[in-house]
Amino acid sequence: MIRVPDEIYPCLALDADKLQVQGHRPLAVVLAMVDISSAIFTSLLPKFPNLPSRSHFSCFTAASARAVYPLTRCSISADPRPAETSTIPWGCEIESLESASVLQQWLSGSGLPPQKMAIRRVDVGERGLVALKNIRKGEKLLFVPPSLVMTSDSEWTCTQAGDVMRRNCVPDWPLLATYLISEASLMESSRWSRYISALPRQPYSLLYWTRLELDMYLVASAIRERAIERVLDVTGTYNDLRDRIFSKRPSLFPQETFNLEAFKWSFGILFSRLVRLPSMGGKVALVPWADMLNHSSEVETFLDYDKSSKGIVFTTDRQYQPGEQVFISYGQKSNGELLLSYGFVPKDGTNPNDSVELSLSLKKSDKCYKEKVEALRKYGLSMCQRFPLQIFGWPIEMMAYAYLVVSPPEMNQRFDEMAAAAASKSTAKERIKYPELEEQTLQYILNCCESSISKYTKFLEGGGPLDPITIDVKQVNRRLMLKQLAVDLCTSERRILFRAQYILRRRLQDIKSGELRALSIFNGFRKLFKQSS
Ligand SMILES: C[S@@+](CC[C@H](N)C(=O)[O-])C[C@H]1O[C@@H](n2cnc3c(N)ncnc32)[C@H](O)[C@@H]1O
Repeated sequence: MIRVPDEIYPCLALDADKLQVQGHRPLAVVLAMVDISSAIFTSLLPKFPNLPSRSHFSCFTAASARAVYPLTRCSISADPRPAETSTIPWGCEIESLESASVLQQWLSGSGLPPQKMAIRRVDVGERGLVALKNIRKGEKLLFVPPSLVMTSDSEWTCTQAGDVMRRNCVPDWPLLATYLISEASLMESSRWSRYISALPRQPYSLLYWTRLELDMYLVASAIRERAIERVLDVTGTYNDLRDRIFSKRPSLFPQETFNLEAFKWSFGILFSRLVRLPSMGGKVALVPWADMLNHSSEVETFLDYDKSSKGIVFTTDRQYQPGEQVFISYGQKSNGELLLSYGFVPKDGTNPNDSVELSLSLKKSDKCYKEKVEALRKYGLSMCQRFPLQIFGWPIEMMAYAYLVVSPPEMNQRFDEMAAAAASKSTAKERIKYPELEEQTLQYILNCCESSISKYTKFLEGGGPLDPITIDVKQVNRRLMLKQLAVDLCTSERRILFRAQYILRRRLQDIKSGELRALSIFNGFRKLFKQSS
């Protein structure tokens, strides 16, 4: 059964979107949107505003239309530390096969049926699941029983800690993050010890980039800001849990174990491995074994609970030969989102869901600045918005926002409908269009694209911030790796901007040549009338 790919790892999709909302809010609040338990948890934390609904792409069909993103302004002090070195005492090096084979043995002895795949070192994704036999297209694989799945309902080895967390109605994500740390700290006494030992000690994700590294390498990309927000959200969530729960029960939640470093790890694991299971009512879960599958943008299949076999499965959408790595989809994510949550960037041009965020903003010098801001606010938008551009086109919301930016004072009666359309809250059946503004609007979007392109070009041509000098070999290697990821991301994002630039220039040329044609016809008529009179 193949489902809408957004529903694989969709918590990550949801989360990624929710982390966009203005200002810093603890992740606990963010995640509260994901579950029912949020309603209770909101008594603990401020309410989280609703997001605008999904957008539609205008000129070309786009598979993964996404919400319009309000720009956020974060203030976070620059972190001068050179690189993150994890002090987490559990987990393994990401490429460790030894702990993976212990995991496999434990799972087999705990109810995982015989498998057609095994964990191997792979070219894409360090460790992955590789076919041992021929696998047919349409075949169901895995069958991980619910008893081997970690959810918010899982029993705590330290039952008292679990009771305290549940009494405080902590939502699923922070609850699972705390659960993971609690079980990890109990080492061999936890039933999950084999699983936790096979989890990476330092999951790949932007959570582990320092502020300095984000500023140096992602200066051109909007993903930098999302990574900063995410770090702030994780920190905020940890601080909330510490102040409201851990500090009151230090014997159950000692600071040496339940600290920010541990939460960064556990959230890093959740961001890169948690799945939502649609057939289990959207429950979020860590699924050992299944979470050894790597992502490919070329497949569309994802994990779900299968009622007939009573296990977590996925259905292949292609055949595999023995020795081939088997992939699933983590959802229709852009390269930036994949880097943000999973720490990798697919090869340029291979991700059909790739997109880049373009910022549009009202000019303070606009004669109608106040009225326009008011109209935008009415629909939950701000004077600065980010919109996703895809290789196939851009959302109609972006066009509506740009109409508003360029519209003159005499069009003030239209500001409301433009803002509504920009927030996808238009009641009009037809898409709004203002032919008199078309040229100016396209020119404005083109200018935004070109200014964004120049930032990418500056970074890619070595004109970005300079790396501080270091002679530490580990540090040099880390920088090389991060820089390569950033170069890959920026190359793919700039490619989409180049495409948009090309389309916009063509359209503007067409408009101009249309105008010229109309003018010459008009002149022709004028001459004719002059001759005949
Ligand atoms: C759900 S885990 C998959 C198992 C993981 N490879 C492991 O060894 O534990 C997700 C992580 O796998 C890696 N990964 C998944 N798909 C990848 C891909 N297409 N390219 C590179 N790395 C990938 C990333 O490190 C990501 O954070």
